[in-house]
Amino acid sequence: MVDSNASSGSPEETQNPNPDGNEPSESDLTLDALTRKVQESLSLGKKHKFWETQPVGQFKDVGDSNLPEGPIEPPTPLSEVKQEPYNLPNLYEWVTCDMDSEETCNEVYILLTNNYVEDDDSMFRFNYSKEFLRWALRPPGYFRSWHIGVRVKSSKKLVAFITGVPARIRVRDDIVTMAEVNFLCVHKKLRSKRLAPVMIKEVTRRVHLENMWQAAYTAGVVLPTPISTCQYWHRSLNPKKLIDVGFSRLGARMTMSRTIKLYKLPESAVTPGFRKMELHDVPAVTRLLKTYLSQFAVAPDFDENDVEHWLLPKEDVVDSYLVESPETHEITDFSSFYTLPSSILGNQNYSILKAAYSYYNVATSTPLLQLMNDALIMAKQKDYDVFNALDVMQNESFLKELKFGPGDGKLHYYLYNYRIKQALKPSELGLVLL
Ligand SMILES: CCCCCCCCCCCCCC(=O)SCCNC(=O)CCNC(=O)[C@H](O)C(C)(C)COP(=O)(O)OP(=O)(O)OC[C@H]1O[C@@H](n2cnc3c(N)ncnc32)[C@H](O)[C@@H]1OP(=O)(O)O
Repeated sequence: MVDSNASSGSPEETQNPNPDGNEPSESDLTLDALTRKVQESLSLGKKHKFWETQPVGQFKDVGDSNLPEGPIEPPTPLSEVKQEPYNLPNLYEWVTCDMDSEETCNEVYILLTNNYVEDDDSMFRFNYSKEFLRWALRPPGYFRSWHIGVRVKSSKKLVAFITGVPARIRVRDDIVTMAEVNFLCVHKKLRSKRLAPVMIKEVTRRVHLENMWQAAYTAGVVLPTPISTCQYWHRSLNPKKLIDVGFSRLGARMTMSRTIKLYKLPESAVTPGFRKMELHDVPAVTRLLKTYLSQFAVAPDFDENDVEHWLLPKEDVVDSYLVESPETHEITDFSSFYTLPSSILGNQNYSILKAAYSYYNVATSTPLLQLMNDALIMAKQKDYDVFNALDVMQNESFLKELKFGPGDGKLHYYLYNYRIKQALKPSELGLVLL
């Protein structure tokens, strides 16, 4: 059974719905697992030799209300930013990965497919597609120099990777240009050799060279110090497969046919005017999102270019739908999800779990519950096996009712060089990282 603390929100973190009634029930494992982790990190005095040296909230400062919100360190003059890359062990060399190159993109894809985030039981591993990686890594204003690889000098084999992309993130009233750091990966054979801190320092250096001094990232592991801790919820679309591959369990007193019936959805969306987003919708969607995201403590500051990049539908990468009022033609509601399959490890019958991840949703006229149900219907229509959502934004309001079940892993959100006085509730977060 799946039980883990994978990163970046894998479905792999799940203990899926437990439908012994009509509603999935809360998993106790969740709290236990979290308590264990926090104890490991705090009470048992786990040292973070690297993170203790970084400008991030430190555990010892938690609850210290004298420390101000905002940047922890001021920017250094650009002339003082180290000009040369950090030293790597002698056998390895830095490379900048050109994601436009089919060959490089393929190498990155293979490294991640074989070595990226897994659940604790090694049943599932994220399988980001090449198209997804290109999308995730080339938003407006991206820097190729922030797509960093490590190769073995002799063979040129790619063995580690880390990336940043620029983003404007609003933290309360401040809009901060930051790096969103993601896809940190070290080949399984090179683990625990302190390569990750060097990679993080190198991406930091390259971000500094662009005169940016803050970053946002998520991880399944507890590090100093989360600004918020969220939970993944999972909505079965193909319960039989999910049970067959060990993603979820048949609930007590449930038969397979009752379970299939429980998760059945209508064939097509029910909201009048519900349709796929198109290019000409970008201005209206941007307005809708701007207004909606302004209520959260931390959220992206999207302009039209960002919306076109991040939210215009791209097959098997990102899906976006909206509601256009049949009478006024006004765009009143919006819903989106991205596609992140996982490899199913060591199963005779299945090799891929097709998962949709809730992205940004705005409901102003249609009830959010109905809008999300239509999103589930679209995902089912497109043959996804599961629909995942974090408890961020207003998601809590529909999760239980739409038969999502809580996963048993957590996703921690972090800011680098930006202090938040008090941890945020997931519902105060308006940010979804990939
Ligand atoms: C201004 C700009 C700033 C830009 C930078 C902002 C910060 C960005 C931060 C990165 C955001 C990434 C967001 C994502 O991509 S989250 C996804 C992370 N990737 C995976 O989980 C894939 C599978 N795992 C691996 O590839 C390796 O286990 C990794 C590479 C994760 C660690 O390699 P390894 O297992 O061989 O360990 P080590 O001996 O080299 O190093 C051990 C040190 O590394 C710290 N560690 C372990 N995992 C993480 C983690 N997920 N975030 C940050 N730090 C992490 C750990 O606490 C310890 O430090 P300390 O506890 O002793 O202090």
